[in-house]
Amino acid sequence: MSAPELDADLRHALDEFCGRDRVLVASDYDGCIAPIQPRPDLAVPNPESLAALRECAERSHTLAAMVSGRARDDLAAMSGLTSAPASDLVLVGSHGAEFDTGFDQPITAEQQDLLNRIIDEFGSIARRFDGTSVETKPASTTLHVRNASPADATAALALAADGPAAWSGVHVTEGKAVVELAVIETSKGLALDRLRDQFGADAVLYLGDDVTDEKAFAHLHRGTDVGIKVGTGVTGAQFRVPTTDHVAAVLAYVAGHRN
Ligand SMILES: O=P(O)(O)OC[C@H]1O[C@H](O[C@H]2O[C@H](CO)[C@@H](O)[C@H](O)[C@H]2O)[C@H](O)[C@@H](O)[C@@H]1O
Repeated sequence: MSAPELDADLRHALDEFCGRDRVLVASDYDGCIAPIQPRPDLAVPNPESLAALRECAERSHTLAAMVSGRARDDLAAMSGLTSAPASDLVLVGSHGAEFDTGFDQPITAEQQDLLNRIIDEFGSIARRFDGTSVETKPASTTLHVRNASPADATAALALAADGPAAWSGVHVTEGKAVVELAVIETSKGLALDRLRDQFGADAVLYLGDDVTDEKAFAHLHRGTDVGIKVGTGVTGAQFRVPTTDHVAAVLAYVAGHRN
């Protein structure tokens, strides 16, 4: 299949972006690099997006990053990418909180206890509703309802909202057919700020499809940065593309226009 066309105004913004001295090219994983699937373990990456992201990292003065809600180890396993300190390809997990150096603040015993209690509660909710499941991560846990009936999905999410989501010390992130509860505060926006500062990037490009990506779009600088929302939904991003194939096209365009 031929690569999808990008709108002229997006191509113009990408041309300006590619002309900057030092740039950060960052993308979300699920719904961007990998099409959404019924289960997290089925979400394999689009090989064209992966290849293009790798090519971006090989360009001079170009840092490439994947910033995901997944646990960083899971992100590495699913994407097949690795990143090491000083590499020009960086993986950030746990909605922007988990770098190759781990979490900035180790999870305390109290937070671990809280997380265990949330996981237990999610487990008992999931046992009540067919098609729901629980994903555990180092600092959070996700209740998945994608494979439940609409009525069961609504009921399971309501129990989560009235139960552990309302507990003290719990941070709630809503996503595509999921609710995620964390025991630390996370922000993809702060992760982008950190990568921008460390690399000394003059401009940042970010692709995202979900609610959690809005924190990243909110940290972009008007005029120099490029925010691209993938798919439908309210967004603060300047640009929108319809599919994950367009993500591959955007990344390939950048790789092809950077020296
Ligand atoms: O920040 P992301 O890389 O987009 O990660 C967000 C969440 O993605 C995963 O869940 C989503 O993708 C699944 C696979 O396509 C899908 O089944 C699920 O309904 C989606 O919400 C992942 O499982 C979560 O841990 C991430 O937080």
